[in-house]
Amino acid sequence: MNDRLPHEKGFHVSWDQLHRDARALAWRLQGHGPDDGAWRAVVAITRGGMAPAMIVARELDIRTVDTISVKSYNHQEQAEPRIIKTPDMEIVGDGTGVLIVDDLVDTGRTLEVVRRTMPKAHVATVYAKPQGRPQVETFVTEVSQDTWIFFPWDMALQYVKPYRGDD
Ligand SMILES: O=P(O)(O)OC[C@H]1O[C@H](OP(=O)(O)OP(=O)(O)O)[C@H](O)[C@@H]1O
Ligand code: HPA
Ligand SMILES: [Mg+2]
Repeated sequence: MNDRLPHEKGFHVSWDQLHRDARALAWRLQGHGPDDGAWRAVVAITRGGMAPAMIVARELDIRTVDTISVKSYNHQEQAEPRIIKTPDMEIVGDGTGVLIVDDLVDTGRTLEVVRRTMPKAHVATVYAKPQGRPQVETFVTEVSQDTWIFFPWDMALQYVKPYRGDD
């Protein structure tokens, strides 16, 4: 455990909420690409950025989608971020007209590493915590640093006991 833990609050995001928030992100990005306002390509930061990137690419009609793989957390413990797979650099170039999409920015360390590979790209996340905010150009919802965001792919529906029960 590191000193950011334990997180005092949990923010639980359903698929429906994620879909709406990723669409809101696309809405904010629409028409803000360089030159004619269009974006050339989307690069998703795996794995969490893949679902939001798919939704953004669909809304903005972007057909070129690539990935960059960064490993930085083991469960809730953070280690040094490492790029373990780069996008096709012939396509992304210096990042001009490219949207880098991730589910959230927390400390900003993942994006710091990713940005170096595509310095002119536009970075967008669905959620942002204050420490990482300077690394992001566009986001939808900010949560406090001591909030842990739970994504739908890490959760399941389950029975909840009524407030007033037998035991
Ligand atoms: O701003 P930071 O403090 O660097 O943290 C944010 C990153 O951490 C999570 O990914 P993770 O490395 O856990 O991998 P995953 O996307 O495969 O779940 C999240 O999806 C972001 O990519
Ligand atoms: O709040 C979070 N939720 C899920 N994954 C994360 N990776 C860094 N911060 C978080
Ligand atoms: Mg991630």
